[in-house]
Amino acid sequence: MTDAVLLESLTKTYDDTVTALDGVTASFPAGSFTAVMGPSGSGKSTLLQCAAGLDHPTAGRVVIDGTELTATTDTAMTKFRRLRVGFVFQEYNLLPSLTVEQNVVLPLRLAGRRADRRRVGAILAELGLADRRHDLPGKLSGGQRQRVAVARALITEPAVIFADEPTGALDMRSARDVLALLRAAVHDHGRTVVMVTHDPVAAACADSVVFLADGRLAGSLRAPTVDAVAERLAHLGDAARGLGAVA
Ligand SMILES: Nc1ncnc2c1ncn2[C@@H]1O[C@H](COP(=O)(O)OP(=O)(O)OP(=O)(O)O)[C@@H](O)[C@H]1O
Repeated sequence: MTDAVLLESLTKTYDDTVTALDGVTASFPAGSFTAVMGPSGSGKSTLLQCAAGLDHPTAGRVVIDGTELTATTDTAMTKFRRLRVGFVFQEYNLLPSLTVEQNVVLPLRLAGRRADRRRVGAILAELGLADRRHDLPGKLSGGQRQRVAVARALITEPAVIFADEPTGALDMRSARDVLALLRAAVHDHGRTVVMVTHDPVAAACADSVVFLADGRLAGSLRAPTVDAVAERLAHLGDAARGLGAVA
């Protein structure tokens, strides 16, 4: 299996005082679904931002689909990101004045590509949005908005989709729908998903979980179950509070 994302000795410090990431080396194979978990402040969002090229690491390398993001200019990185990287954020980040369909095809437009109408139609249908394509996001529920965000992340057939708490603002049923879509993106369409989450139920939908503590890798779990994830997290929380060793 090739790596869709490779992080090498990734370090990020803020103001020379806060070390948000401390030499993280990790790889995410193509066609895998990985959850990133850890106590609050452990560096999860920073990891995602640096891996996705939305922020610059202080040191280390980020390689996505064979391209070293950390070795390119900002302009080249933005171009690469538009077509090869998809994003799903907790707060959807849809443009309120664009319709569902316009939001979904936006990454293609920004990259100067034409949208294939059949493909757009197929994605909207697969995500249960066919009859909402002309609606503005304001008319949609949270779950529907997040499905639009997933469709937008999938439209360019990116090498990797980064999701930061994609179910954090959703009720249980909508969260389950969105997680099923992310799983389908991986297992039916061969995409790679890296998802930050606080929720052991969401993490158990992934193929594996990597844990962060104090900006460092603190273990991983394959074929995670909700109980195993919750137990590992509890230990990390204890360790972060100085109550015991990391399991
Ligand atoms: N822009 C910033 N300036 C200074 N410090 C920052 C900045 N962004 C993050 N940090 C610090 O870096 C560390 C890691 O933050 P990060 O947001 O990556 O953690 P997290 O695991 O995603 O936390 P949470 O689960 O609470 O969202 C924290 O100590 C945070 O205070």
